[in-house]
Amino acid sequence: MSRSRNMPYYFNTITKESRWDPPSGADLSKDPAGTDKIRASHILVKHAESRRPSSWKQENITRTKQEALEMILRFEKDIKSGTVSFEDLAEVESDCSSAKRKGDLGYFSRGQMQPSFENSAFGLQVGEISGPVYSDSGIHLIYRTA
Ligand SMILES: O=C(N[C@H](Cc1nc2ccccc2[nH]1)C(=O)O)c1cc2ccccc2s1
Repeated sequence: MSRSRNMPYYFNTITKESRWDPPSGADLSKDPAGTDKIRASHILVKHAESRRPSSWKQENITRTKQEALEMILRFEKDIKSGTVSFEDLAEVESDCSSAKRKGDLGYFSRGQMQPSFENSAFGLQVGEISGPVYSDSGIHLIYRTA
């Protein structure tokens, strides 16, 4: 998936050539590099081993991965029990800049997000909330919205 043009492209791993049009014999019945999109929001809790242990909330994030998991599990319980809305918690607690959009990541296709996040998000039904999902960024709760 080309991020700049948000378009799938085809890369020949042998010749290293890349092209926009599908090579002859490509099976177009499948979804080429995931042009089917979903929409999701998430709450991210970063920790000291995160790829970028910094966020709008905290310049230097030092909590442990275990502490981050305990936070995510508490958030999951509070949301699934109806104590708080996903959006309100994302806006206050998420270590992702999408917190400013109540956690909304917009629409995305396969090939755009980190694999563990993508696989979990695409595995959710619309309206469903994941359990803890680990990525290089930290630990997520994902809410599929479309
Ligand atoms: O990668 C982002 N933010 C990173 C944290 C992060 N890592 C992620 C990994 C998968 C999905 C969302 C993720 N957000 C940061 O702020 O350090 C994104 C922020 C936004 C904001 C709006 C829409 C999409 C995105 S993706």
